Amino acid sequence: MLTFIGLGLYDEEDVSLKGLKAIQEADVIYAEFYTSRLMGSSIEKMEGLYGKPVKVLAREDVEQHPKENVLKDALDKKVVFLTGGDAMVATTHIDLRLRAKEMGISTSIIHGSSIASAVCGLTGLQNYRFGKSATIAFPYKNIVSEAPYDTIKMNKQNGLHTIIFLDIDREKGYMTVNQGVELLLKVEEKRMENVLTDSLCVGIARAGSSDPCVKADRIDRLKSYDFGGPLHIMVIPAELHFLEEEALNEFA
Ligand SMILES: C[S@@+](CC[C@H](N)C(=O)[O-])C[C@H]1O[C@@H](n2cnc3c(N)ncnc32)[C@H](O)[C@@H]1O
Repeated sequence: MLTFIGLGLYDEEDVSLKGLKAIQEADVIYAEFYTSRLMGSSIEKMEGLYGKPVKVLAREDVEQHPKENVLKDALDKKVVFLTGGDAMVATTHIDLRLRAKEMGISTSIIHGSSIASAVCGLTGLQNYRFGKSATIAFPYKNIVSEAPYDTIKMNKQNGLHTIIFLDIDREKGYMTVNQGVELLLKVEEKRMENVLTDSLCVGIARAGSSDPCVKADRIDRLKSYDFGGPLHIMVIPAELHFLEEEALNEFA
């Protein structure tokens, strides 16, 4: 049996009571922290709360060799698979669930609070006004991806906001809003399509902690704004509804 459990946004206490109970009753606990991280916690703190060891998996363990770990154990044991946020939001873990189903393993999901909904709460931007999301990755061999820029352009044309996830990399660390803005403006400079000129941008840091930072301003001004520690995320809003405008004025 395999249960996907979302751990929520910031520390080990963000998991639901249902999630905690399932973890404590599990035979084996796996976790991955390459899609998201609980910045206010550590493996030691989690193990302290659960009273059991946690096996942390790398991306390749989950995506390429799950039959050697999670799926093998789930054939005859109670296995939980832990992920930051909600296990199925902006991850590819549905693939693992499908593979489990194929092997006759029963699966379920215990949901966690997600950055996708926290962004709406913290900014006042309405969830039904978001279009396709984008991810800004660290440049590979100095090549800056233009895909997020195209997504923002398409969403703006349709009057939709764009949520932009920022890369987490084993070597380069956690991308900041400042780095994300800089990369987007590089694409704007090259393409000269005025998608971002004078555009509003909202940066959010440490959602779920006791000191989240939410700042809205013209995109070029956010290049040097100090958001503090990770994780960071950003939104390029489309034209605002008056309530959204009021919320951003009051809270960002
Ligand atoms: C690929 S998404 C995974 C989302 C996760 N499954 C969830 O439901 O929250 C991870 C990205 O979302 C953003 N993020 C996640 N948690 C965050 C937090 N607490 N505060 C700010 N940004 C966060 C970061 O940009 C991070 O790289």
